[in-house]
Amino acid sequence: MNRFASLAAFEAALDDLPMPDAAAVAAAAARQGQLTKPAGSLGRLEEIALFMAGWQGRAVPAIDRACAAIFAGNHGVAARGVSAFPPEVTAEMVRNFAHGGAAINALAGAAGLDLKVVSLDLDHPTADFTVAPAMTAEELLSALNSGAAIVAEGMDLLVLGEMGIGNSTAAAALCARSFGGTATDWTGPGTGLDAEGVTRKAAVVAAGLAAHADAAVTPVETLRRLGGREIAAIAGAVVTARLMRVPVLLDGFISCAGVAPLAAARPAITGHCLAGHCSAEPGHGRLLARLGLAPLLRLDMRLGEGSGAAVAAQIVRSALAAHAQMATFAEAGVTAG
Ligand SMILES: Cc1cc2ncn([C@H]3O[C@H](COP(=O)(O)O)[C@@H](O)[C@H]3O)c2cc1C
Ligand SMILES: O=C(O)c1cccnc1
Repeated sequence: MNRFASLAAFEAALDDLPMPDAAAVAAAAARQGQLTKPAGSLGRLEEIALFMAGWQGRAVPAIDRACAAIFAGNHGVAARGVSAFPPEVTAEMVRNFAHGGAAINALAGAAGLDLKVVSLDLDHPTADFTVAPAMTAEELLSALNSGAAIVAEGMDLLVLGEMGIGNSTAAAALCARSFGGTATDWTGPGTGLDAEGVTRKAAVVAAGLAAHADAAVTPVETLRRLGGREIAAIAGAVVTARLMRVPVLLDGFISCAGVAPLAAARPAITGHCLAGHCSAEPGHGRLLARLGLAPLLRLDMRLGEGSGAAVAAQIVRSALAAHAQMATFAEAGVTAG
């Protein structure tokens, strides 16, 4: 069953976003105030506990069912030499995910996340967005629904990631279209282009922006024209998670770029999202600022695959462990300040 019957239904969902459970947040805040530590001394761990309480709707949130969903797609624009790697690496890495050999296999395992890899029509790359919209309306709707389908009732945390050679080019175009600025502002080395390569890539991004300059700037049109299947799936998963009150951990520049067209129209969409980390890709810091998200980690990672978010999931687990397991002043017989 498709969650979104039409692209209009997807956009309409953005107009009616659920908010966190205020009573659960208040109860969690009251508990934080009684735990045996100076008020505020666990810093952002305390904020994370309240955030999780609000979206899980309980004073003592927990992570029993956590999933990392990695979406894979291929990009027509990759034929323009915008990546340091060839497009066949997307499918090769999907095989590597299946055999357990990728970074995300190790990092999801370390963080106690179930890993789901979703390949989206890898044999049919999107159209090159410098000459045509990347996707038809049907292709976009299908990708959005593929993202929606991985969100399950009762998930305690959802980590989102992507794999798709060339997708940092699509991400740069989505950011510029959504938030303004030049192609150069949003374009970086991706898998490892040299300075000359980044200049060529920025020219491709600029050509894409010019080709679609007259189109309406709506979440759906921006994703359809400049996005990719895996990026749209992330957008579909983020909106569905919100409807089901599942908290989301976003990864790097590319997975956050999937949210950019939504946030440009409805800034509140990031309310149930945490930014796992700030990637070394230069546009990511600027993008996080536009999304209103402060990253949990800065580890100079620039991989994608959900890898930074998977590491950050361990921080979320730590926040919830302290929140749930610490004694109160009364329980421990410690004098409150
Ligand atoms: C072996 C390998 C594994 C990866 N895992 C994630 N990416 C990352 O690199 C790609 C984006 O960079 P660009 O736009 O420069 O192609 C995406 O697939 C992203 O997930 C990888 C890239 C490679 C080569
Ligand atoms: O920030 C990311 O997610 C990223 C950066 C470079 C290449 N792939 C992914």
